Amino acid sequence: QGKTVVVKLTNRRKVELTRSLLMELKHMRDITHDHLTRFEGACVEWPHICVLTEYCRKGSLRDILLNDEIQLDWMFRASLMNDLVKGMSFLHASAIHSHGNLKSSNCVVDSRFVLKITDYGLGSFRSLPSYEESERQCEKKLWTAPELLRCASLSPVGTQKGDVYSFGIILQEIALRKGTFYVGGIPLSCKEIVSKVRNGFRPYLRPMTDSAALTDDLCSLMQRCWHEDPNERPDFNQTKKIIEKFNKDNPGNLVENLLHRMEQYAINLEGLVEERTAAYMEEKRKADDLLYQMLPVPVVDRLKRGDAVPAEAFESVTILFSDIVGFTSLSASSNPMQIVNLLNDLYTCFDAIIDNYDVYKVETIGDAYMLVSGLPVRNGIRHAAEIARTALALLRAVSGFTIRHRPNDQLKLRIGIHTGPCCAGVVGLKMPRYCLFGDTVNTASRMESSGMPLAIHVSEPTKILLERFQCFKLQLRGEVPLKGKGTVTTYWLLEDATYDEQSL
Ligand SMILES: Nc1nc2c(ncn2[C@@H]2O[C@H](COP(=O)(O)OP(=O)(O)OP(=O)(O)O)[C@@H](O)[C@H]2O)c(=O)[nH]1
Ligand SMILES: [Mg+2]
Repeated sequence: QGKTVVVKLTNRRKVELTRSLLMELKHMRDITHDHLTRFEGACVEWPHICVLTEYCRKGSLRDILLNDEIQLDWMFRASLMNDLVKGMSFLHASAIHSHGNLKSSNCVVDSRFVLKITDYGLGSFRSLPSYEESERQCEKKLWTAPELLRCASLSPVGTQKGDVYSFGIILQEIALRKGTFYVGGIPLSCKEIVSKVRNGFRPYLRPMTDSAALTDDLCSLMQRCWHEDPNERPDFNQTKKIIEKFNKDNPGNLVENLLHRMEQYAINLEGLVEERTAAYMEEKRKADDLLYQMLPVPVVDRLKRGDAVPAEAFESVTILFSDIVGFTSLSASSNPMQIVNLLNDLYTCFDAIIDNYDVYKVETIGDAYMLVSGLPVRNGIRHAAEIARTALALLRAVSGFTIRHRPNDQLKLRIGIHTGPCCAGVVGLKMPRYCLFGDTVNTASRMESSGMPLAIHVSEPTKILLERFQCFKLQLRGEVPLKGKGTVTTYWLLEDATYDEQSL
């Protein structure tokens, strides 16, 4: 029928379909009340012995009270108490007579925020009690009245006065929201509480009522409900009148009452949305940070706007390749962890350096490091100088760099630089990368491989640009055969006259 129901299983292996059970099932079927969950059916065949009841969307009263995210104003709490007494008063007047297991987890809240009592009736379906006195078992007995705790063979449906005691315990739960049987910070386990309540020595152990959050009326009602003498406890008809007084400020009209509950719920939602939004923004910031590390900032911004990032041609950029000389033989004589640590130390150091220049790290492949300047944002002819200065800074850093597992060895970096046109764009959808294409990339790489350890090998086009800055000292290397290029004239970059060691 498309109805969602709660299926409550039992540990009983047999339920006898006696005449009295059939009568009880009939009573159960006939119960319709705003504050009692509807009985939907039962199954008596082992191993599926169970009771089916109406499902209430918002969970149990216990869950709601313990959920800090849900705010409940006093009016709302008073209306929950009101629902509870109305349901109990009806149940006690009905053929079911008493509940026997009234507790906050057996009060459920439906999607309109109406409280309904559940797991009532059908004592012969209830799980057989455990006589074990574990903490978990005792937690379930925090609502049980002392005279019932002392009773050896307890009827599963309990007594009416016992239900009133349980109601008193729930009242404190609703009013203080500090859990069940809150004793005001005294460290007592459930087992200790149950044993003290059961032995009934004076002063009787009861939940704390000494709180500014509790009105005198409410305090005295709770205390009467959990009175040691069952005869002193009020019945639900009397209780109903008192609780109705608490609700005198509540809109009596059903629609208004519902609206108030909805409004409370909306306020809760607003709070939740705000909180969740803040958490979401934080996550988004982390994701953005990651993205900005993987792709150039202008590219990320375009991608986020949903714009395409078409491949773009750049007339002139400068590309740097660096490589650790002898890395292969170093790797062969070190363990993988030492190599990872070495590269991590080195690139952390390099990454900190390049932050000072207008350069973009395209990628690192093993021991090779590739940088570019002049894209994705053009910078005139400054790219040559930016890369030259970065190269000098990298060499300086390497001369002071110690290999953790080879403190006496000197790392030898070989750097090659070339300037020329190039294309750049994002390739790949799954792991998008900003890639450079064109002959300039190959030539820059060849400049590196044909260079020398601890030297910066510069091509003619780069040298011509660098000369315009009039501060770089270059030295002719001579004619060098470059694979696929024939013979080219190349230079060593020696220093930057504007570099001031003191200022660093
Ligand atoms: N959301 C929702 N939760 C429910 C409903 N009925 C029961 N529950 C929850 O399901 C969980 C298990 O229920 P039960 O097996 O009855 O356990 P219990 O109520 O803690 O203890 P007993 O009734 O004594 O067996 C409890 O947390 C209930 O609050 C319902 O209609 N809706
Ligand atoms: Mg239950």
